[in-house]
Amino acid sequence: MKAQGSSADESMDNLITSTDPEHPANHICTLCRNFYALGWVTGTGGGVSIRDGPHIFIAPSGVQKELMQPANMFVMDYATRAYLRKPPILKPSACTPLFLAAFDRGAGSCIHTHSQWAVLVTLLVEKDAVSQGREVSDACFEIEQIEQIKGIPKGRGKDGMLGFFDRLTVPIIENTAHEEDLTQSLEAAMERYPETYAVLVRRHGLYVWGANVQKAKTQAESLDYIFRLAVEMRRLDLPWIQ
Ligand SMILES: CSC[C@@H](O)[C@@H](O)C(=O)COP(=O)(O)O
Ligand SMILES: [Zn+2]
Repeated sequence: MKAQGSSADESMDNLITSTDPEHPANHICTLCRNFYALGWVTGTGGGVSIRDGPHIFIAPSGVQKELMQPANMFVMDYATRAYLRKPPILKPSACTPLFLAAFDRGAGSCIHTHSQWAVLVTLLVEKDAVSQGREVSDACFEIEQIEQIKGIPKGRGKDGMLGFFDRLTVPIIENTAHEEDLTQSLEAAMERYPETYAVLVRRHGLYVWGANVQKAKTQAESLDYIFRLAVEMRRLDLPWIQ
């Protein structure tokens, strides 16, 4: 993707210019390249946002996320929600209000994946709810006694990680025609499940967040591992709950 964002926003290019690979503008590009290889951000879907003190770094909407350059990044002032830097032509990610919902709850980064494992898990939970006559909209993904559960924190406001014998619960919300319309139900799930750091979107993907980008990333990895395992377990007729 061609780097844009010089002329009109040149004065704010200092916000996205750094030789530090961990600078959010550089880091988002590297993460999205890696996430593309995992099938998390294919076909322009998915993304990642990072909060750095007063600033939120946001990718553009509808672009090939694996080809983004730091100059393509939007920078928002978190306190006022005003854009300090807007690359020309591009629009900010439609996921922005969902990322902000995570930042409003103390997150330092939020990742959105379109992983097929996440989507398949929501389809299996939907199938279970329908076959058992339960409300699909109330269903959660639940699993226990899998070592990788220990890669998921106990919950917001709690120290430490889940244990091997703890049950991992990930709420699932309904998909909507437009990404931004998910905001209300994502926030409702965050309130209903105050301990969760992740919400699945039925037939769509996953939102996962953490205190910083490293925590958001390792949780995304742990969850994707667990979702993939869960799909394979179902194929082998193995139960998720002991
Ligand atoms: C394949 S289009 C997917 C989008 O509608 C949306 O679900 C998404 O995840 C990315 O939105 P975007 O505005 O491009 O950042
Ligand atoms: Zn999406």
